[in-house]
Amino acid sequence: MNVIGTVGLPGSGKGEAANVAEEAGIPVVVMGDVIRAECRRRGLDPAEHHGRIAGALREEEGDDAIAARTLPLIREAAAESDREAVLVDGLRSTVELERFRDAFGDDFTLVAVRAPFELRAERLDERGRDDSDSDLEALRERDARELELGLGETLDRADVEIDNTGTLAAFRRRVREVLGVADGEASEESADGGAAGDADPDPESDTDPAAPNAGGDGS
Ligand SMILES: Nc1ncnc2c1ncn2[C@@H]1O[C@H](COP(=O)(O)OP(=O)(O)OP(=O)(O)O)[C@@H](O)[C@H]1O
Repeated sequence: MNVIGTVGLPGSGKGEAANVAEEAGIPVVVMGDVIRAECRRRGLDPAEHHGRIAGALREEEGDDAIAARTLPLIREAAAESDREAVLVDGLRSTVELERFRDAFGDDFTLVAVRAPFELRAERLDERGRDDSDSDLEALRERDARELELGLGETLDRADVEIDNTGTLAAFRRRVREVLGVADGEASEESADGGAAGDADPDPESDTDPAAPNAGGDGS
């Protein structure tokens, strides 16, 4: 089994990478779901208490608490799937990285997803999932919180780099390449529905992330 973990600052494209995996039938385990489940177990609204409960879990069970709780979910997902790979969305710290490396050895690959602040701010503004998506100050604070947890060092220790400064279609292609998914295979299930519908109908038209409108295709 290959376990592919992603790490990236808010809005860098981790969710999109997970979408690409799902469309290819690769199971996705979202580390944040562990925290959301714990919020519900404690009778708290995850939307409000996510950060506090993540901190509480680390204090109560150790810095690798969330990774430790994610391990059985990864094994379950792998057991239920006939695919060779599982994608794990959202490592935050080197402690988590070490926990996964201990558990999976060379079968664990860490993928860094990178995009500069301005581009992430612009994309999150467009995503508009909640109020904080359009709030520059909130993004700065989120960046700072995650960097304080060790996300910067985790990014630097990745095995594979994905630069997400080009178009969405180019990013999705690069993710498929990293996942080892053949191009035709990826969007069969989604049949141009959902996020896959954003893929450029002409796959050759935007392969160059340095194209003049790179990253600005949403505006
Ligand atoms: N190359 C791209 N071009 C245009 N839009 C993009 C690109 N990559 C990602 N996006 C969009 O940017 C937004 C943020 O990406 P995504 O949700 O994947 O980030 P994330 O890393 O999961 O963020 P968070 O940690 O906040 O959930 C999404 O709406 C996504 O569709």
